[in-house]
Amino acid sequence: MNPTNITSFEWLALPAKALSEDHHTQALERQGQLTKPVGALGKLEAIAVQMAAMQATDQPQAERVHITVFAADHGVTAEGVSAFPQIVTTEMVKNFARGGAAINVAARFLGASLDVCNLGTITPTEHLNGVTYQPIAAQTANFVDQPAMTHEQLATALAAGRTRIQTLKPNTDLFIGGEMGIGNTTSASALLAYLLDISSADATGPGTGLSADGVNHKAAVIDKALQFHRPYLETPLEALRRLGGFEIAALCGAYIACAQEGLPCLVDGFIASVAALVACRINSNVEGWLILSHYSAEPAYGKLLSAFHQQPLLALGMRLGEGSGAAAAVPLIRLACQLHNQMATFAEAAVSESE
Ligand SMILES: Cc1cc2ncn([C@H]3O[C@H](COP(=O)(O)O)[C@@H](O)[C@H]3O)c2cc1C
Ligand SMILES: O=C(O)c1cccnc1
Repeated sequence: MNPTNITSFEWLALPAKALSEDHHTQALERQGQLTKPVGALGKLEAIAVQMAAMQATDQPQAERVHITVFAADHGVTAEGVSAFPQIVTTEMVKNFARGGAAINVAARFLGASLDVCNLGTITPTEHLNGVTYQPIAAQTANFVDQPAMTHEQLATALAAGRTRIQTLKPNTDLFIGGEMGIGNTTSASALLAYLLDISSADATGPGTGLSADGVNHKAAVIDKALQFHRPYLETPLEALRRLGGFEIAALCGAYIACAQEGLPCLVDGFIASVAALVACRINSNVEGWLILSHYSAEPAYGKLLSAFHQQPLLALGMRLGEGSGAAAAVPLIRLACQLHNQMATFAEAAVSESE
């Protein structure tokens, strides 16, 4: 196997890096020695312990955060499945370049680095500040009655995510993947219906804000697509090729690469979490490197969550994407790490322990 051959799928099967059991044990012990009743910091304790195990350190941190937003257009928008026109994908890529989107503000607030990877939008976006333009095609094919991507396009999109991770500064503490692509909740819901074997209706929601009729139409479109593809949906990878999007595949590749490279990764809302579920189905050890950030308001998020072995950190009713919900969780992770690193132990502070 040649792990550098980016047009192949073989790298997906390379093992995830093992979490450090020693640092996990040490971090748990330290949590028991800090000047608080054991468990009193609740989930903040678990986050710090998990970060210590992932970073193989006794001083976990989440100061150096990198955010990549993967953008791409979707042929399925021709079916009228979004409340917004397809051109908004390109317009938002320009907005990212100007620094005016929610994720730009969040990145500045966090002191995080941010870049955008445009994998194919109907209008080219060369020469935009902070945007890499690597078009695979102008958009995916309309997956109602044909595969969204060719095998080669899928391999290229997955590799784009992996390459982004491999070219990050080695001192990155935490990675966030965002997505932008009008119509991509339709892809995500179709993938979810297949992965969890639930009805299209149960997997579908309003996305950017469809009416009840709009949601019914969207579910019918997904149903039609699933009827067409079902005989061929033998693996999660084939489902990703047939129903996914370039940005969803790139996120999936990025998550698998984070696990292989040993980089902690904070997963955003509905679309990103579907990409993460595909990654976990391809390689089950990936989940140990992922932290779910927030409970998306997209109605099928609860069902999606049942496929993971963790709960998201926040529930803010967010439903934006771009990586914005993950960004909102970064201060909590920073706090969890600093409490772990800086609190005094009972011995240091001469505080009596429980009897
Ligand atoms: C202005 C604007 C900014 C966004 N930023 C993220 N999304 C989000 O909405 C899209 C998915 O919803 P649907 O499947 O209903 O089209 C994705 O681009 C997602 O990132 C946005 C949507 C809009 C309209
Ligand atoms: O949770 C998300 O990622 C989401 C939900 C609706 C629309 N866009 C993004």
